[in-house]
Amino acid sequence: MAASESRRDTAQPPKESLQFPVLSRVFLQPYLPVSLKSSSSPSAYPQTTPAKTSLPHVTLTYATSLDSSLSLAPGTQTHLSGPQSKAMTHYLRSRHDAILVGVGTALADDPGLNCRITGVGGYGGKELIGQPRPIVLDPSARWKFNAESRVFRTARENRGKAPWIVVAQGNEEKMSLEQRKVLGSYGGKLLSIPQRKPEMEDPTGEASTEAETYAALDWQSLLDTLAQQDVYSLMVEGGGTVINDLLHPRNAQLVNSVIITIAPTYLGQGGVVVSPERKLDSQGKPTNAVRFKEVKWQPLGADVIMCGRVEV
Ligand SMILES: NC(=O)C1=CN([C@@H]2O[C@H](COP(=O)(O)OP(=O)(O)OC[C@H]3O[C@@H](n4cnc5c(N)ncnc54)[C@H](OP(=O)(O)O)[C@@H]3O)[C@@H](O)[C@H]2O)C=CC1
Ligand SMILES: Nc1nc(O)c(N)c(N[C@@H]2O[C@H](COP(=O)(O)O)[C@@H](O)[C@H]2O)n1
Repeated sequence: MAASESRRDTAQPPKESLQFPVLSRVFLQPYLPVSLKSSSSPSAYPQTTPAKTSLPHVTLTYATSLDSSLSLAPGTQTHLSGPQSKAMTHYLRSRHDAILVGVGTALADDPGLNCRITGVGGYGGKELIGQPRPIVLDPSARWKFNAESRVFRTARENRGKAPWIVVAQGNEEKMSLEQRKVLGSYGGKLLSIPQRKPEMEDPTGEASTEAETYAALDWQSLLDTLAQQDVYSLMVEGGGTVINDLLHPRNAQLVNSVIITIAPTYLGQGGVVVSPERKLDSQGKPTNAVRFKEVKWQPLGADVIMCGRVEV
């Protein structure tokens, strides 16, 4: 544990602390990773099951408009969740070992990526118990973070963990020495994993599209690597490129559950849209990209939450 991840217990939760009442949590339970009480964590914020042989439980969770937009435009942040669903998202963060965003989100939002629910570490609780590990998917190491980036300020204030940054193998040196120092000094780290080879078997038989211009990493390798690092549950928050790739027919079976906040608004054209690539049936005819089963709809304030599992 690095010095900055150590030991200050924040007796008084800060004013930005959020509440998500125990009764409101019930509908989420079947969709959450299995909990295992760890001796060091209070029962309200259990760690997840260390099943060494399996991949982490992956929960995909984001907020969307009625026209499937995450934000008004690339590179900008848009607040879609109402206060209750925002608190729910923070509760979900406390129930996962790690939360993942793409570099596009890190650049657009400068997010804190911590959990601000009263009672977790940094918000009235001990140490960093209940705080997830932020993970930024940045294959080409183009996030020019420094110690003033919000996730590092949050770590400095003992209100969250320092990030792990995932780059494609061979791109490690693209991160400056200065940045690597910052990362290490806050207790973060650089993970490198292989780039997805174009010839990697694709169960859909589809070739990569032109839209896939990023250095696509293989989700299976990423999840394997995270499991080896004791990450047993991963909450994927976005943004659009990450979600569309994770919901791509070749990856969607890696998603254990989805918890999606739907806000009562149209953002209009030009937003960052969730719309994964279509599947082709055996005749080559387009069919639904993804369908969900075991679906539950729960109103929360002005929003509605859709929980479900991917139908494989
Ligand atoms: N409403 C909500 O709940 C949320 C909204 N957002 C919003 O979404 C927007 C950001 O979305 P977007 O611009 O699409 O950016 P993303 O956060 O999805 O990041 C995209 C980048 O991540 C890297 N990446 C994505 N998938 C992979 C993969 N499989 N393998 C390797 N690298 C990958 C690529 O980096 P490279 O190009 O360097 O290869 C890619 O360009 C922002 O406006 C943000 O505010 C974000 C999260 C949640
Ligand atoms: N659940 C949800 N609702 C919205 O309306 C959002 N815009 C987001 N965005 C995600 O939350 C991150 C911001 O987190 P911090 O408050 O800075 O910790 C942002 O980066 C998106 O991942 N989510």
